[in-house]
Amino acid sequence: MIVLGLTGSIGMGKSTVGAMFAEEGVPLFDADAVVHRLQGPEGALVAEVEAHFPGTTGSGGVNRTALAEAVLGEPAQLRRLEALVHPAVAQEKEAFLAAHAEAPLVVLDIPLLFEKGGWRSVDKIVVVSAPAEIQRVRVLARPGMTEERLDAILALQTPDAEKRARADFVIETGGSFDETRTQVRAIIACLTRPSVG
Ligand SMILES: CC(C)(COP(=O)(O)OP(=O)(O)OC[C@H]1O[C@@H](n2cnc3c(N)ncnc32)[C@H](O)[C@@H]1O)[C@@H](O)C(=O)NCCC(=O)NCCS
Ligand SMILES: Nc1ncnc2c1ncn2[C@@H]1O[C@H](COP(=O)(O)OP(=O)(O)OP(=O)(O)O)[C@@H](O)[C@H]1O
Repeated sequence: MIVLGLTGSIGMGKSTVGAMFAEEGVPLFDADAVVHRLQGPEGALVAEVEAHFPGTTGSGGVNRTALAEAVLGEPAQLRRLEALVHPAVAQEKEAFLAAHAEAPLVVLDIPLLFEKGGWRSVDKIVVVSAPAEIQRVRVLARPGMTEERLDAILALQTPDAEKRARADFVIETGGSFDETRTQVRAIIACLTRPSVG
């Protein structure tokens, strides 16, 4: 099995590209979706988040806007949150890999692949990328997003140029969805082609 790590900075198109791999039949592990589930209604992390960050949860689970306010720009608080969340995500990732042990190729969509050392345990890395102006426009269109919040998040993330330099494959998402899908298909073909000889 080839384990392909999928990453990229905020708004570069990870989720969109991950969905395209899944549509092509490649098993997809979505770390963000796992975090959402664990922080959602009845989620396994809600009680612990409330204990560490009082007032950030309610009947719908974690209020992510409130939690973001508590941790963004507060490095010690963010570390506490990561210490709660990341071990739970790692456990789900191992279960996913075990469940798909027979697959020729799987994709792990991990936003913090470079930041947190996950790059060491994947076979190949694909980075999604687009020009910085396009990234900003996309992210600022999201409800509740501000310039300050975007800059706080970007400051936590490995710069796009470094991500690109460390990638085995770069998918440019600044063009059309069809152009993105063509790049996804080319990577799958490259990684699953029967070796010659
Ligand atoms: C801070 C939280 C509450 C903000 O939630 P919200 O829904 O508003 O934003 P979202 O999750 O879509 O994240 C927005 C951007 O911030 C990035 N980001 C999130 N957490 C982190 C982090 N710990 N370090 C750097 N970037 C981060 C995401 O990759 C994304 O690009 C949430 O991201 C969270 O609980 N983060 C801690 C868990 C974590 O590290 N998740 C990311 C990888 S699994
Ligand atoms: N060619 C393209 N390929 C991918 N995404 C595109 C393209 N054109 C426009 N977009 C848009 O760019 C946005 C990318 O958002 P997406 O949620 O996929 O990014 P992300 O990297 O997962 O973000 P985050 O780090 O915040 O989780 C989406 O709104 C998508 O519709």
